[in-house]
Amino acid sequence: MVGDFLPATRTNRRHKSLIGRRPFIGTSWKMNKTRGEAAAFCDVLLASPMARCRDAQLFVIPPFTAIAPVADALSCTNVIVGAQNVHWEDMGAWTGEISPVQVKDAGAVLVEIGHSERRTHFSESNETVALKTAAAVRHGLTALVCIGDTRAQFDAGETRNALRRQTEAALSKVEWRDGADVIFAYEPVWSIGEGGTPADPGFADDQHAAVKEIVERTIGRSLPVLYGGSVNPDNCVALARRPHIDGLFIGRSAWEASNYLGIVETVVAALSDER
Ligand SMILES: O=C(COP(=O)(O)O)[C@@H](O)CO
Repeated sequence: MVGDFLPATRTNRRHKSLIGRRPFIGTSWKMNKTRGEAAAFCDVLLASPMARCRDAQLFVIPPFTAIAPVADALSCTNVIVGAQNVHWEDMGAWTGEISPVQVKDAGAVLVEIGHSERRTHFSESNETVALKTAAAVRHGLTALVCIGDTRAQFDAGETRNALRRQTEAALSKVEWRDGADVIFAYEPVWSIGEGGTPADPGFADDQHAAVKEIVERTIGRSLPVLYGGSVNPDNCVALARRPHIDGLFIGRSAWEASNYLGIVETVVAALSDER
């Protein structure tokens, strides 16, 4: 049995629902970091008490090559590990793709679906996002579905319509049984990456409230909505404090482990002051 040779952490770690945890503070490394660089990031996390912190749900989404070593390294912490994409089929002739079975086997408990870079560069559509979200849920993975308006949609006042279409589509094929976990991330396309403009926290909060309403109307229950796009040490608290923002999904500002921990500490301290 292959499973007999896997570290206990990967075979034994049961995935509990993440819904209801708040704030989420996570990072995707996108197409960055070798396994050595990933290990160095984990070493810094492991040395910090924040890695075991229960006041926030931390997550890290490495490239596929580093999922297994990162999941193993962080298995003794409260940091969960995800994958940046997944196919909707369990296996088969899909060269270059990766299945929910495979990411789960590697130690991922969460999977990012429909990031704007995948929608833009790899023709990810609302239909494929729906198939992937349903597949992730079917396999007991938490689906982290990214939705967002383009600059043209924002300028045309079409943000709400774009978010409604993407949200309804993502939920359309999910079988809602106990433990089905879907989280959304509102990531304005105009806000992501170099040259992106961070969304005004009040504007972002309004979009989150609207997405939550759509979710409630569509499936009769609420789901968390995180914010992503040019989150940095200066705006993290203002965003995280907003009532409808359930967490932060960070790119560039969290790729250095010490910077990531800095944001986590700042947000956790600010939110605990409010309690
Ligand atoms: O793309 C994201 C945000 O990237 P930034 O570099 O923070 O703009 C989000 O999905 C996290 O990867």
